[in-house]
Amino acid sequence: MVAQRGRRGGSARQAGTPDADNAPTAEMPTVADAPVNGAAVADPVRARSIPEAAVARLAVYLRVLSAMAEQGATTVSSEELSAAAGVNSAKLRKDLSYLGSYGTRGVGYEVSVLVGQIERTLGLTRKHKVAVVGIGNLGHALANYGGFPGRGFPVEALFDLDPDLIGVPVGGLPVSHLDEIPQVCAEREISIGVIATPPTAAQSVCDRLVAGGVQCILNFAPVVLQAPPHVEVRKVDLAVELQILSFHVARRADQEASENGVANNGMVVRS
Ligand SMILES: NC(=O)c1ccc[n+]([C@@H]2O[C@H](COP(=O)([O-])OP(=O)(O)OC[C@H]3O[C@@H](n4cnc5c(N)ncnc54)[C@H](O)[C@@H]3O)[C@@H](O)[C@H]2O)c1
Repeated sequence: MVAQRGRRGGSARQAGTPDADNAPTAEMPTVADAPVNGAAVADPVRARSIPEAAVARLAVYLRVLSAMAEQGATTVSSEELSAAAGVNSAKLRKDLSYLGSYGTRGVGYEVSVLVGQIERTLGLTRKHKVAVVGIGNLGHALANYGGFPGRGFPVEALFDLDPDLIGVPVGGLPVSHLDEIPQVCAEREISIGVIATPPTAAQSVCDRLVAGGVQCILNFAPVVLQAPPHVEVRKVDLAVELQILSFHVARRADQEASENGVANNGMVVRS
């Protein structure tokens, strides 16, 4: 996913993609930091310095580990986990070292310990209530998706301005009017607001969510939002993801052409 952090007032810092493995500066634990038995190290300073790309992979490891735990696994090697997560094992070990987790030689990682460490690092030890604003095509899909509550993100409020939608249950939850966002979000202690409105409405929706006390906004609308510094804003843009895929396809084609002795301009450079 492509991330964007808006900051109201001053320069709005637009974060790059979470693939930026080198940003922010990673604070790699030294060997001396390593617990000998791979025990949990919940160090908030270290957690803050984890690159965004690694954070995204931690969420993937958590999903894989949870499935392994459900199947009765108690330990996992880095090779097994990296294969299941689709990440190379050196990168996996580096990611887990941000948690202070190094595993035990010959044994690997304790699944339950690793799950606990990742959950603490990702702030998943408590539930984050979600509100979705804009119950159109995308909003309906999000409201009806059953996978969020089990991952700690129950959808607790829906908003729109279409009179035909107000009061109508979607995914079992009635849609409330846009004007009620601040009051309902405050009452239900919503911490994450998802914006699925047309782009022209997104900033005013963002302002209402902020007034209702939400701490994080996930924005699907193709517009850059401004929010106060204490509010985390992330932007999801599937078109950008497709463009990144296109780049990788083009790069692979270039590499193959080069390996076959054909330069980018079509000239044969070697037989
Ligand atoms: N990021 C992505 O990858 C991605 C993918 C699909 C759609 N989108 C974006 O998501 C948004 C929604 O797309 P969609 O296809 O669901 O659109 P849609 O037209 O089906 O739904 C938009 C909904 O927002 C409501 N709305 C309009 N103004 C509002 C306001 N001020 N407050 C509350 N609700 C309001 C409308 O009544 C409607 O129900 C668009 O901005 C679209 O560009 C993003």
